[in-house]
Amino acid sequence: MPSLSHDAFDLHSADQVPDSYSWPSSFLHDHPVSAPDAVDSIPVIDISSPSAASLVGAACRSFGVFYATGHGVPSDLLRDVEAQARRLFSLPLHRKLLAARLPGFLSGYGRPPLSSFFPKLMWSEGFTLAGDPLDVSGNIWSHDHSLFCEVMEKYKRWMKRVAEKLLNLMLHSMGLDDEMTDRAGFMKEMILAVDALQLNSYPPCPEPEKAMGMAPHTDSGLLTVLHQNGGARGLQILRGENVSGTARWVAVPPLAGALVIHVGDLLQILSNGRFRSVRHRAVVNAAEHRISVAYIIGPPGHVKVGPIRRLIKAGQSPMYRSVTWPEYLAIRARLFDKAIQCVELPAK
Ligand SMILES: O=C(O)CCC(=O)C(=O)O
Ligand SMILES: [Fe+2]
Repeated sequence: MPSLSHDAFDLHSADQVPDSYSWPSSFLHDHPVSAPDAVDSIPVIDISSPSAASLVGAACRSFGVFYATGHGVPSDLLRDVEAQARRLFSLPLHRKLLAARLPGFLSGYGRPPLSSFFPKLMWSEGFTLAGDPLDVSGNIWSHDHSLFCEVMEKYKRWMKRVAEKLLNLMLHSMGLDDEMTDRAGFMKEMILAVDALQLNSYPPCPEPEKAMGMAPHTDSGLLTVLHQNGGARGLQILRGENVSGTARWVAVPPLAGALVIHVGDLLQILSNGRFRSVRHRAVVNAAEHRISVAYIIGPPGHVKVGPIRRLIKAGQSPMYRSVTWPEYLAIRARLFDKAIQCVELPAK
């Protein structure tokens, strides 16, 4: 996994975009960026409302992304998690490098984990917190880490609760009741779910038209809960990818108090293709330091994820073979955005 070396380029003090960070225009402008309109307006769903399951199901089928309100996460916790992330990213580079991600490890500071799939570097830095936040922050702050750890742990507990609620809504939207989802073994296993926080930082970029904050990708897990800071735009999703001639990037600007939910590849597999994982990217801007906090969740490593049997109609075969998350990540490490095709089964 790539990490920054000690001669790393400091994005925070750059006055131009070096060639290694300069992306071809054909890549940056592969599809038009559409102005939000009725067709592309990302659904905003109150997940505490009685109609949430059907709305969530519709959003996951047609967009692969939606805004969740009514999630119950205290607004001061959302503020605190952003403030603590910002505090960490504001440290000088040599301090952040004390927690540099080591080869073969998930946690730590460095370039986005997907950097290895692209020839150019992205205008972003990140901290991955896969286990105890102290493993990362303790290397940077010998004394001042307790508030950071407290906030990150509290936020992770809230995120797990939100993710479980969302998964339940998603499964119910596909006609599976509590008994069936338990029989599928799935919600029970999710107690042991594997999760991580990915803190992303996009420093202001002197030439944003040349740079890419986070290159297009789908998230590999079941779902991602993303919190983006108040003012700065950056996140875009690709719509109409499977319909020739109409693909376009659609902005997903921050919406006060709302969390952004992404369908991941494993949920596409579990739902037998009813839900589609969403391809997304983050662009940068010249004025603002954008921060986002992504909570990623997937099943425990030993659990095989395959299409839920009830979702396969009589006489049809499953669309995908079963894989564990680690097996799927190994396929992704080889094939990146072709990984999902690799687990597709031929139609009978
Ligand atoms: O910063 C964003 O809005 C996107 C982050 C993202 O896609 C990720 O962490 O996987
Ligand atoms: Fe992502």
